[in-house]
Amino acid sequence: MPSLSEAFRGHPVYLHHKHPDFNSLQKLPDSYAWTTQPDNHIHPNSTVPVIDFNHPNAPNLVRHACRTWGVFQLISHGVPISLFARMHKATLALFSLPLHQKLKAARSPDAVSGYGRARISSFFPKLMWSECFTIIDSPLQLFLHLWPQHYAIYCDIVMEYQAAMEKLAAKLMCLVLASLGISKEDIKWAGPRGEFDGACAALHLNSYPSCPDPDRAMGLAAHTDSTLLTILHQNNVNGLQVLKEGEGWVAVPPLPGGLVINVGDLLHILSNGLYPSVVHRVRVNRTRQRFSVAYLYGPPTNVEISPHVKLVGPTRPALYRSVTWNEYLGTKAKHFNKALSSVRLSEPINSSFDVNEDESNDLEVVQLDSP
Ligand SMILES: C=C1C[C@]23C[C@@]1(O)CC[C@H]2[C@@]12CCC[C@@](C)(C(=O)O1)[C@H]2[C@@H]3C(=O)O
Ligand SMILES: O=C(O)CCC(=O)C(=O)O
Ligand SMILES: [Fe+2]
Repeated sequence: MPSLSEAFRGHPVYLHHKHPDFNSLQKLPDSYAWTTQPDNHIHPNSTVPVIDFNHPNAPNLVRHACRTWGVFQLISHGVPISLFARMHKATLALFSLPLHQKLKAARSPDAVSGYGRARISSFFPKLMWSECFTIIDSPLQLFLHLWPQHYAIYCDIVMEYQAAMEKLAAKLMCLVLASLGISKEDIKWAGPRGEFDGACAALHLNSYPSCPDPDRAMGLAAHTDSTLLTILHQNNVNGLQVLKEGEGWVAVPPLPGGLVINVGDLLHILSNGLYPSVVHRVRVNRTRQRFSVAYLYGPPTNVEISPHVKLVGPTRPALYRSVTWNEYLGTKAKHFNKALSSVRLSEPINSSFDVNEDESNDLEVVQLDSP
């Protein structure tokens, strides 16, 4: 099976601009000044659903959240707060390194892992006020460049975090599938106990330094993730916003110990459009540095993802062709926000896929095994 690190071999992304030392910039350079944004308005009264993992009605709550929002905040997920605190310490240590040190682990144009800008940068005329660090599998090789003496302590933290996310992602997959009326037995790569052993993931650390002119800057431009699910931990600084159909941008405030769960493009495809992948972006602020840790979770790279048979029928044709994660990442690298429509087969026959339709339809929510 090809590894995720091979996804961009045929699709290099060249980010021409020299990476800046954000802390030394007192004024927003023109290359970072986004022209007036018509959508700076934040919907004040709208709130992303918060779901308790142990709620007896969790599958229905997840179904409603995924259909109407494509995102929810998860609490009572079992990951200890102390692990988030240690991961935060490692993230802070990493981004606080001098620029020349971080550049020793710079991501090359056709690689996935390493330090740099978000890949989507190349699709925008202006630069984003952020830096990021992507880790696939082991952090060891990268961390050896960053901390030749102290790499081991940071490796241990990151590996513990990856293991916790892998476990949580498998449990979440069972919950999300159940919410679609699909059981783990319906998904070949789920494994006998729903452990989703062959799943692939990338850990993406983001830093959004404080910014001298936040209203004209953009931390991370609007995008969807190409994943099945993304599990995001944010520090206690606001900035994440999601686009809600009919309402506009809605802030996703950090919840202590909470995790933001995004529907990604592959779940959009698997659910035959029932769960739309969420468009999100990050704004920056004048005084506080924001950090986030995203666990981008997908299937084994060579597994074909297509609309699930249980969600396809005479009145619900398959809306997307099948695609592997590797192929889709390549498509995204080329077409960015047109990637999903580039694998689309047809328009819905009627409105049964409209995310705003009411909740009554013929899908049964599968009962979850008790944990
Ligand atoms: C597996 C991956 C998904 C991702 C590209 C990547 O190789 C690692 C970084 C991920 C990320 C995070 C920020 C937004 C995004 C669109 C990007 O440019 O890099 C996503 C990519 C994705 O989900 O397509
Ligand atoms: O920083 C955030 O809150 C969002 C990060 C994000 O969207 C990503 O890493 O894909
Ligand atoms: Fe994202």
